[in-house]
Order: sequence, then C-alpha cells, then structure tokens
Amino acid sequence: MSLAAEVRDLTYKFPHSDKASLCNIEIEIPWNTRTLIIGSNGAGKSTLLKLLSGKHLCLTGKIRVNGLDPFSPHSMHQNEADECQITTYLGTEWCHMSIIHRDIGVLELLESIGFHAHRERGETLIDILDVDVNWRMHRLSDGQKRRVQLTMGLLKPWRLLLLDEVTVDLDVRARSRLLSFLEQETKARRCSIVYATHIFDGLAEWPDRVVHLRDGRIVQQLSYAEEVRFSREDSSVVEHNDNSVTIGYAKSLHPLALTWLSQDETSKK
Ligand SMILES: Nc1ncnc2c1ncn2[C@@H]1O[C@H](COP(=O)(O)OP(=O)(O)OP(=O)(O)O)[C@@H](O)[C@H]1O
Repeated sequence: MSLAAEVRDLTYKFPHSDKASLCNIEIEIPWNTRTLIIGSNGAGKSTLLKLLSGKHLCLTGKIRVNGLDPFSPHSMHQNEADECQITTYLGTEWCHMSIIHRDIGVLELLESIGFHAHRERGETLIDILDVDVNWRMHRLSDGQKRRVQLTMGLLKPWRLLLLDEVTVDLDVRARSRLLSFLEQETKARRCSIVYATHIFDGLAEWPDRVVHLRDGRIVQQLSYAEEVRFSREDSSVVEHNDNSVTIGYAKSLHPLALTWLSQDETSKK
C-alpha cells in the first residue's frame, strides 16, 4: 500500500449548512511524511482532519486511510495482525470532557487505556512530556492536562496521526521534544502525521509538506524537498513561477524561550 491517506474530489457540507466547508479537495499523504495544514480560522482544517479520522460521514468524493474508508466499522478496529491503530485524532475539545476535571490520578487514567501493554512507549512519552503519574487531574493547569491528553492519545502506535491545534498550550520545551519524537516516529515505522496549527515557532524544519487551505479549498501544496528553500539574505518570502518558494529568515523569540526553559529544567536538578 503506497499511501497513508488519499482524498479525491471531496466536497463536504455540514447538515443544515448552506455552504460547503470543503470543496473539491484532492490530497495524497504518502507514508513516512509530516504534513502541515496552514489556513485562517474557518478555512476547513478541523473539518478535513475529522473527515480523515472518520468522525464525520462524507457522501461525496473518496477518502481512504491505510486503504480503507475511515467511516467504515473495519477502520475503527485495529487489524489483529497489526498492533497499530489506523488513525489517532487529537483535538482541543478533550480538555472539556468531564472525566478530565474529576479527582482521578494520571496513572489510573493511563492504566484504564492499556498502559501496561505499551509500557515502553508510555514511559518515553511520560519522560518527553514531563508528566508526573501521581498528578490528580482536577488540580492540573491547562498545559499539564494537555500533556496527559497527549501521553494517553499517543500511547498506542498509529498509522495516521491527526493533530488539531493540540500543542498550543504546551510550553516551548515540551512542544519541541514532542515534535522531535513525532518526527522520529515517522522515520522509524510506517506512519504519517497531518498537523493543523497556527503556531509555527520551531516548525521550519519539521514538516516535509505544507498545504495551504483557504475557504475550504486547497490553494497550494509544497513539497519541502523540491519546492521549499530557506534564505539567510533577508526576511521576505519569494514565490517563484515554478511553484517553489524561498523563505527568508524570521525574527523569533523561540530560541530564547527554549534556552530559558532548558535552564529552568537544569536548575531543578
Ligand atoms: N458543526 C458545524 N456545523 C456547521 N458548520 C460548521 C460546523 N463546524 C464548522 N463549520 C464551518 O465549517 C467551516 C470550516 O470550519 P473548521 O472548523 O474546519 O475551520 P478551521 O480551519 O479548523 O478553523 P480554526 O482555525 O478556527 O480552528 C467554517 O466556516 C465553520 O463555520
């Protein structure tokens, strides 16, 4: 199977809505890739990720994930011979679920979703995300809750990971370590990631494809290997006639924040 996901001529309208939220979407997600979706509020990023995850039924066009229709019951269960989940969708709404605000321990939560069966991955994630298994959920900050969500959500290996703005409240250090972990995953085993975000700090080197979504339509897709170059000359973006882009340097506080937070960690030891 050559593609992690494939979308053909997809147009999607929410029930009772007059306007389509996605129009004529064509996209191919090869295996071992990291795709970044860029678009303004309301552009259709979440809708696309949710369709790929099988959360909405789509009656027009074709969607395949790992060769299967994500809405079909076969896609919900992992293949017995394959210990990976087909898709994992992680979005911001998790933090509004009632269980998260209860007086429940993190270890108890992790064990309830099969921590013992994925102990090695779980321990790596706990370490990367700096999670304390003795935390009680109702006493955590939003960022700490997010770390628990990610530990739980990433515990089982997936084939296609759909990240919907889920790293916004992580501090820069946790986000940077998580992005490195995810990059390694896509290099080490047959899986791919589609990530929608408005925060681009620390992401310049991370994706290998970027997709620009505007008003429900894909207006541009760039492959890093062939169509993206970085320039140290100035800070402008130059779009060339052959569809390639040269991106100038960006002034960013990200390296300073990363250095300070790493120093904070060292001073704790
Ligand atoms: N449940 C719904 N019912 C009707 N329309 C919806 C629904 N959810 C989203 N939409 C509409 O679909 C369009 C795309 O929304 P979507 O949430 O996919 O955007 P987005 O790119 O993820 O935006 P943001 O960056 O704000 O998260 C918007 O016009 C939105 O109003």
